[in-house]
Amino acid sequence: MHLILASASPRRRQLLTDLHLSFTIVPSNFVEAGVDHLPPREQAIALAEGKANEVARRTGEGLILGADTIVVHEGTVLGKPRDADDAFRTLRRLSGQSHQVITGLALIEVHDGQPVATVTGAETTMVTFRQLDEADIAAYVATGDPLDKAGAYGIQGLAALLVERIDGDYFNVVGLPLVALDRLMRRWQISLLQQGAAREQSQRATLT
Ligand SMILES: Cc1cn([C@H]2C[C@H](O)[C@@H](COP(=O)(O)OP(=O)(O)OP(=O)(O)O)O2)c(=O)[nH]c1=O
Repeated sequence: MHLILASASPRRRQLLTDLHLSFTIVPSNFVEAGVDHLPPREQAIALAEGKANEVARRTGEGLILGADTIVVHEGTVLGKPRDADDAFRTLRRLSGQSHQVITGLALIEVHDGQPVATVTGAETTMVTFRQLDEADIAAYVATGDPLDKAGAYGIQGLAALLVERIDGDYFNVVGLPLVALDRLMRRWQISLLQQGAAREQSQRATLT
């Protein structure tokens, strides 16, 4: 079954590429709204499902993957910052504190243009920031890196220097929990490890 990533996130694309998986990217036009009444984990799942659903409606065949990453501090969901000032405030709030990063996942199988099976899940990682001084926050915000990221940071870049400790799946923080995804794939008897390994071998064979 062909995998379709319903995401414009370059991080998610890179993670699947690094696993040597074959997939197509179809960014979702889903408008992220109307989930504030739900608990954080349910918000992340509902948004992931909304993204996958929107792509499913315009797909004939395939397995569609939607994902949504949120940052939660003391029960408050911190999405992407509105602007640089908002990013600065978010990072000052997270300084010296622990927060949760939750990524919701949704997989929808489409056959003959109809959704025939859906599975959802979510992964949580605890991240602890060191005490940040305002000059460091200002320097990081000035790079522009926080602006398209939940919680106003990207652990895979300069913000690695903000993180003192993590408890859980690192890839979940980057935007795609790979072990949790592999577990959801079992619904279709798919092992991502075996698929990636087979494709890696055939790619190597065509090179030699
Ligand atoms: C906390 C954190 C988030 N992020 C990113 C992952 C997500 O791309 C983004 C959260 O926004 P999302 O709404 O989850 O995803 P997106 O808008 O980038 O892409 P799409 O909706 O098309 O799938 O924040 C990092 O890259 N590194 C981090 O350390």
